[in-house]
Amino acid sequence: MTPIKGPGAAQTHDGTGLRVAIVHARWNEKIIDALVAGAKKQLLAAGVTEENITVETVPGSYELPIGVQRLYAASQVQASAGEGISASDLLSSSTTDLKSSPTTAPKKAFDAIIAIGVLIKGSTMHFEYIADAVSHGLMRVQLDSGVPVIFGLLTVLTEEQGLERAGLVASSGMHNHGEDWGSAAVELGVKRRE
Ligand SMILES: O=Nc1c(NC[C@H](O)[C@H](O)[C@H](O)CO)[nH]c(=O)[nH]c1=O
Repeated sequence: MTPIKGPGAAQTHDGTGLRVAIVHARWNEKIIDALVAGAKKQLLAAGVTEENITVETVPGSYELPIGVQRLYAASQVQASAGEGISASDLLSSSTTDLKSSPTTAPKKAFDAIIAIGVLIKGSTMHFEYIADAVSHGLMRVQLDSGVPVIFGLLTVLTEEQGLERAGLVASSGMHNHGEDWGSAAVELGVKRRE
């Protein structure tokens, strides 16, 4: 029986000319790395060029909202100044510890930003508080700023669940959810321009 749950029929959108950022936490990096790779794969497949993809990191998922907010604001400032975005421009204050690849990005504000984190339930309520804060925080950033922020926060009860959703457990039949997020970023980025 065909499963009901799922992202629905894939849509194709032309990502040529889009500028997309991926902001990811550094906790649970084996799963994070696979999710980021899946998102990037879809961006490139849709025509987003390598130089139009900026990858930033923050310490953990709790820092995703501030990391996304600061990165987008920096890209707007740089776009209005007509300058590329250099690593020094993207480096943050101590609060968010943004680290960026030492490349100069093109003169354009981001069309979409993918926030990626992996929260794995422990024996305390920490998981719940971070999940709640981050989901509300990312929603607020996107509505306040107008830039689509793709929700790439895995909130899993076990490491196995996280590995499965990063496409790292073939026997599970589960795909890499990062690919869905890459496709969503292209769709929202294109629709934002229309
Ligand atoms: O605790 N578990 C996790 C976690 N904690 C750190 C938190 O996000 C933040 O960086 C610190 O509290 C400092 O502000 N961050 C994650 O991304 N995944 C987890 O599973």
